[in-house]
Amino acid sequence: MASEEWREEQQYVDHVTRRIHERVDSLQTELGGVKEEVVQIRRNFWDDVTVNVGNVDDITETHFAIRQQAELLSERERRYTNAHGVLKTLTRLLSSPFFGRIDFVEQGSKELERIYIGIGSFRDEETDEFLVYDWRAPISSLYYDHIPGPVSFEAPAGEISGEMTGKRQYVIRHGKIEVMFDAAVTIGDELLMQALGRHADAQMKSIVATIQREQNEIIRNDTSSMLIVQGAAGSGKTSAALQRVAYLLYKHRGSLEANQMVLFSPNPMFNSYVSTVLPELGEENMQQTTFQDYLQHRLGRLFELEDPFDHLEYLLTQQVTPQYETRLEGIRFKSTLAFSDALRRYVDLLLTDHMLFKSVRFRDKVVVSRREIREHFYAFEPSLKMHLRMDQLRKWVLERVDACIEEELHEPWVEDEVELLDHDDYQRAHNQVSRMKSGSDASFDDFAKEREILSRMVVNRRMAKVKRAVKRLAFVDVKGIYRQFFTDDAVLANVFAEDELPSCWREICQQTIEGLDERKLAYEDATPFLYLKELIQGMAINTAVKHLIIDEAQDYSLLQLEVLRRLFPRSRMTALGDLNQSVFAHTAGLGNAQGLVTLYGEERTQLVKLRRSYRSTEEIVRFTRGMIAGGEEIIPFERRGEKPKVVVLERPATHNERVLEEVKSLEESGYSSIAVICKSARESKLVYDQIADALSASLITKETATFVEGIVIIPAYLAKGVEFDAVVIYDGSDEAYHRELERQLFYTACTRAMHELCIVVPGRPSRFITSQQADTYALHPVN
Ligand SMILES: Nc1ncnc2c1ncn2[C@@H]1O[C@H](COP(=O)(O)OP(=O)(O)OP(=O)(O)O)[C@@H](O)[C@H]1O
Repeated sequence: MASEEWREEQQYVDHVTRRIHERVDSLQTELGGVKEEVVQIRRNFWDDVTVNVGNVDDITETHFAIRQQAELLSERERRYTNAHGVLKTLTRLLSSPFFGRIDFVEQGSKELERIYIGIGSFRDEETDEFLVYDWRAPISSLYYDHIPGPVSFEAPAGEISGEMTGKRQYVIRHGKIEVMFDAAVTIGDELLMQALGRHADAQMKSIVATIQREQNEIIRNDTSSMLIVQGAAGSGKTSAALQRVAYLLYKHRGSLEANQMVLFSPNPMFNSYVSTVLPELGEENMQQTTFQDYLQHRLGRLFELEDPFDHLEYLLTQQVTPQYETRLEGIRFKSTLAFSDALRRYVDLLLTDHMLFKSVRFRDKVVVSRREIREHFYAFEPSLKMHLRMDQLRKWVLERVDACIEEELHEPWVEDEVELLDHDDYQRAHNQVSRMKSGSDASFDDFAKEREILSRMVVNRRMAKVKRAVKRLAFVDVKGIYRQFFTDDAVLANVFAEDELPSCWREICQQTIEGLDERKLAYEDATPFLYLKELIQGMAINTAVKHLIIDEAQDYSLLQLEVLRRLFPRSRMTALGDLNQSVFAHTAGLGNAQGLVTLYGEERTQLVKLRRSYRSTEEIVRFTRGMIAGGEEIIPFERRGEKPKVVVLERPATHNERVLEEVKSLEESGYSSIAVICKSARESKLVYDQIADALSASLITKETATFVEGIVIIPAYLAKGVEFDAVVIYDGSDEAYHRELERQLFYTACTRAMHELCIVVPGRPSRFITSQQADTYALHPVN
């Protein structure tokens, strides 16, 4: 590019940074002033308020004075927080004020506008001109979506058309332009090439400067209640989702806050991996959780819950026996719509029969027996819905508990416990009696009254737990009801059509019951159980959350997505997934397009597909896409590298040595983030014990909370969603990966590599390697 132009652009950068500096200085002064004011108001809060509680007027006046003072304080605090946020963005802009520019002439105007685009807006207060536009501003979409020529974009006031006469991209560091070029395509491949050629990091990076057009569609979609993104491995689903959160926070600022958005991620380590993207963009982080956390929160007190990782570990490491086959069939069946429909029919059936309750007990006494509760339940008007019955039942049982409190007051055990109360309790009772006397002229025996108050104190305290349990409807025997679903033939005949049941249904029932009787809940039972529980007892809903982002959505069944939809009824959902990375393709909700649409309805659902894969080199993508059906649709990004290496060992005894050698050679090539990916946690631990010392590697387990840099040994299912410079597959033999459910796991493991992939094979290579064209990898037989 002509040096004159370069100089001109650098001058603009200097101009903008100078202005930003000035603004930062004045903001800092202002901030100091506001901070001082806040401190003063807090310190003098009570001095500036005249507290007077002499009569009603005084109290009202005092109340208003306090309120006024509190409002003043919170206004200053708000100002401080806002200014602080602006300061943070400006500080970020200082080093790199913008990354893109478009030249735009609006239709009907002759004036050419230069629109510079950065991670935040910056306006010159003197001229009132925007020196930099936020990447999320309506006009900035031109940068991502169009090439120079006639263009239009959606502004709040309607569509604006015009001509884009130029488009430029920059890399600016520490206020100096390092790279600059005019881009003819949507986002120049050069910049993307630079971004993708970098080394892996312990934290995910924002892609703001190189967002691709199809990703922009996801980011700016603000019309669908359910946005489903199906994308190839490394196509930028997670990246786009995080940018989308930042976009929505910007577009709806004032009405949407970061804590009203929740990210459901595959594991806690992933949470830490993505946690810096939003702050990097100047936004607060959203809430992050896992589905398992939610299950634990809801069901943890009832059962010992199997988590999805132990669940996978079982499936990947157990011998294939008839019992194993039954479990697999159970997992499949329990995630079908036929199964959840049957649960709903079951709840309808419960309105007329089969309901189970537990007696409410206090000490060794039955307060309300389960027979009585049952009779009361079935005495309701038959048309009364389940949740209304539950409301009334709760009220009735609570009345019975209250009546029991009255009866207990005079029991000898109460007397004994009153003796053990402490001084404060006696004092409280005494004060209460004094107040009663001063407010009326009633005369009563102080001592007897005090004893009554103290007795009530004792019984109420002991009864509080019972009351809490009644309030949460703990007297409904949901466990028994779920168990009955698998034991009662009369129920079975009512809820399933004959041909719906799998042939090994009896065995599935047997397995389920055995688990339940040991107070264990298998992962495949957790969501159906929760669903049933909520159909009966009502749902603990959250209306504050407005957006759910479900990452790795291929690992959710339709029922899990349905539970989330019900749990957050005011929320929209963005589900991101890749069916090819699902360990149970047959349970994945994403695989059931028809079912998915029923969640929010067709009009409110949109499906976007991402076919281009950015993470890995062209060679790795060409190799990995051969492992899966429909892989030819995946388009690699043209970043070249070495062909994946398949090292076949004739003498398996040298296995660990070879793995060590491969990792060391990758290290010598300059890669710092290297993963040895194993099939299971069990294998990872074994490998760790054998080779970690020689590599100073870390072991990643399901408990690992933060993404670790350097060399890691990790089970494939925990590597979901993350990436490494180089990957060594510990054992790529056919023995390790041959079943269909292992195909996706193998594919997931191999697609974690950005620059290099090496598969070590003791024995015969996995059929998922040999089934593809041999020219996509380099074979290294070692004897
Ligand atoms: N537009 C882009 N500009 C720069 N880098 C990008 C872009 N899109 C994706 N990437 C990079 O590609 C890699 C993969 O992205 P990401 O993890 O978001 O993909 P994904 O679809 O969620 O992957 P997977 O399903 O395999 O976990 C990341 O390193 C990301 O930074």
